[in-house]
Formats: sequence, C-alpha cells, structure tokens
Amino acid sequence: MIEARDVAHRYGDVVVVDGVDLRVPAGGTVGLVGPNGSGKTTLLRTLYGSLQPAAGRVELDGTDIGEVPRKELARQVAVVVQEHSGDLPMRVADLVLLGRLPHQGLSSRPSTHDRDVATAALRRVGALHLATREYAGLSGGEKQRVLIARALTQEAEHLLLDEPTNHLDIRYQHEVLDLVATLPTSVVVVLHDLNLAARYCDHLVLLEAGRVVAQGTPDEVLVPEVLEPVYEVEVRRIELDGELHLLFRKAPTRIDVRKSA
Ligand SMILES: Nc1ncnc2c1ncn2[C@@H]1O[C@H](COP(=O)(O)OP(=O)(O)OP(=O)(O)O)[C@@H](O)[C@H]1O
Repeated sequence: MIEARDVAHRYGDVVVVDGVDLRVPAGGTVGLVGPNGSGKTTLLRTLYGSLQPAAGRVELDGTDIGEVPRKELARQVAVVVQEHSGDLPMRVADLVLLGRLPHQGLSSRPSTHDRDVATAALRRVGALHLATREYAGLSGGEKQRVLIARALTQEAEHLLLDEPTNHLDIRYQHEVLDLVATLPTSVVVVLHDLNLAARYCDHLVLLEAGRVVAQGTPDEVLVPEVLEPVYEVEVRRIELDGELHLLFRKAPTRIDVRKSA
C-alpha cells in the first residue's frame, strides 16, 4: 500500500503541496483531480519517490519510500508520465521490453517470458501492430499507449499515471482507463476530465493550491457545491443509465475587466 502522511512540498519559498494525507489501498483506483497548478503532478512525484517531500512521509508497504532500493522500487511501482522521449531511436517492441529490466539480472538478456509479457501488454493497449515501428515516428496517442504497455510490462503492484488520457481519442480514453481500473494493481491517476474520474476511480482527491479540499468517492466529491468554487464554473450533475455525469458552463462574469479599464 502507498500511504502519504501530511506530505508537503515547496519550490523555493512557494508551497505547492500542503499537508496531504492519502492512502492507496491494494487494488484501489485513486484519482488526483484539481485545476491547473494545484499540485497534482508534484504530489504524484512524491508518491513514486522521484521527489523527496519537504515535510511528511510517503510509505510503500510501511517503509519510507526514500529508503526502498531503486530496483525494488521499480519492481513495485510503475509510472506513466508525460515523457519527452520522442526522439528515442528505438523500436516499440524494444522500448516496451525495457519494462522487464527490474526483473532481470545485470547481464541477462530478455527471456521468452519477458517477450511474452511485453507482447501481451502491447496487445492489451491495442498497440501490438506498432511493435516493429520506430517509437519516434508514432502519433501522440500511439506513444501514450506504448508507454502504458511498458508500465504494464513491469508487472508492478502499483501503477501511477500522470494524465494518461492526454492525446488519446475518446475510444482509447475509455479503453485505457477501463483497463487500468480493472487491473489487480493499485492505481493513482492524475486526471483533468472529471467525467472520466467519476467513471473509473473509486476514490478521488481534489486539490486546490496544494491542499486537499475534498476526498472521498466520486459521488461525494463531484458535487456542485464542492466543484464550483474550485473551478469557477457552473456545474450540473445528472445521472444517465445509473452513471454520474457532469455538465459545465462558464460561470457568469462578475466584473468585466475590459469594460472597466
Ligand atoms: N520545477 C519547478 N520549479 C518551480 N515551480 C514548479 C516546478 N514544478 C512545478 N512548479 C509549480 O508548482 C505548482 C504545482 O505544479 P504541478 O505541476 O504539481 O500542478 P498540476 O496540478 O499538476 O498542474 P497541471 O494541471 O497544470 O498539470 C505550479 O504553480 C507550478 O508552477
């Protein structure tokens, strides 16, 4: 289990994550939501040990994450982040196989099992047909699916994703999140789309200026009284075929700055 206790982070003097408590239960899917700059990515980075919190503690199964050896961490935690690896001169199949590195000895080559796991992961994200392509030549959505396949290939117990639906068309937004949410792994996912968060997460953490303003089930968090002051839009909530959906409308402008200038 990943657990954050009173975690804070600052850049210089600016506090961007402030006193966050969070538990990611085994098999659970936790969504981090909130406006631009609210601290989602920074919090996620503390959860996978790429940032040391300025205060508080992140634990992986009871051990401070900073004390977990790197290779062990890579076996337990897989991460999908926005990468700028577009120029990697590498075939898709080889890139996905890199996900097996934490399971291999220093000098060992990928086994048949490693290749089977990588192939199965590519198939699961609908990207097996891309296996022989150069990664750099893929579209944004194809790259995203390949990076998710690499994370699945890691077969880690925890999967952390930063805006994985970025670049994906509607079909793959749903397919990828459905896949992620039904994995036996515990998942933390940063999402901007609150309707996707409602559909695929079982617990949401809503951040505003680095602080948790609400956390709970989508039904508890995704209510107009909570969302409207945070996002400054009008929110309507409807139920369609038993599922929660949100509709958004620009909030009425209180002061027209251009007119008063
Ligand atoms: N390396 C950095 N140095 C200084 N400030 C940073 C750095 N990285 C992030 N910040 C600032 O920290 C705050 C939180 O950023 P973060 O990326 O965590 O927010 P976010 O909620 O993920 O945003 P978005 O939805 O726009 O991706 C922002 O104000 C951002 O400008």
